[in-house]
Amino acid sequence: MQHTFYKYQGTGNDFVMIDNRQQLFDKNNTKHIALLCDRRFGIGADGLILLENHTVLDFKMVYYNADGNESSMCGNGGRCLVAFAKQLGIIERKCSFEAIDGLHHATIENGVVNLQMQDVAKVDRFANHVFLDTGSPHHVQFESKIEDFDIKTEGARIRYGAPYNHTGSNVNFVKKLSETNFRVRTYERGVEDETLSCGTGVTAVALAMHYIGETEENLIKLEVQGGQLQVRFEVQNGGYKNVWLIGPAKFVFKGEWIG
Ligand SMILES: N[C@@H](CCC[C@H](N)C(=O)O)C(=O)O
Repeated sequence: MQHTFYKYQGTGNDFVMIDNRQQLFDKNNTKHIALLCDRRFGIGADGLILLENHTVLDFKMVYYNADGNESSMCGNGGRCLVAFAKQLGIIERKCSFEAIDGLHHATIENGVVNLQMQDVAKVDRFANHVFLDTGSPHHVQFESKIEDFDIKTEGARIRYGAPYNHTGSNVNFVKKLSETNFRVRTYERGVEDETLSCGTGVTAVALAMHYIGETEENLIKLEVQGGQLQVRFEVQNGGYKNVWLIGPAKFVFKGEWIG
């Protein structure tokens, strides 16, 4: 049987997208999902996303990491899914969808997707890092030598170490460039390597930098390996609301696999 897939990327965070409105995709075959994401034996991607029907909203997002396991929210994947829904003719310029972390609103114009992320009620500040959940768990710490830093080795050490252990956390290394601009490199759980961009990661960095007083701005530019993203937000009772992740989402190619 032939199956159609679409490949998308958002600032270099890349995804296999599948229209699963007919429920034909085998969601429990972890090895098969990992194979489709494999860069040598498969299509190659940081994750795989299913677009499914929703009873009241425009669609539903189901996200798997490259290791084949369903995981928590993917911000760049959500942005790409909005572009995919537009390509499929499901939406035009505005939409609402459900993901594992709840309801999301989004707009798309000229290939740029504005995606509303969950409110963040709690930010934990430690001596050398900040931890918060922006739909996915994120450890944020400064790294002055960010360009030469071994993200994979150090990211894995933190991700697998205490207090995260088996459950893990994504790990973001940050360098402040100015009051409004921060450089970010992210080690992603479930990819178990550095990715070129992480949407929930840059959201976490923007909020963390505001929380610890590194910036008083509420529109932050994040420079990642694959381009630039923006995050804007409002402060609410020591937490954050109206959090938006903004950036490009691009269709790369379409293909078929036999299975
Ligand atoms: N690339 C994503 C994050 C995907 C989830 C993450 N790997 C996890 O399992 O926590 C993003 O853009 O947010």
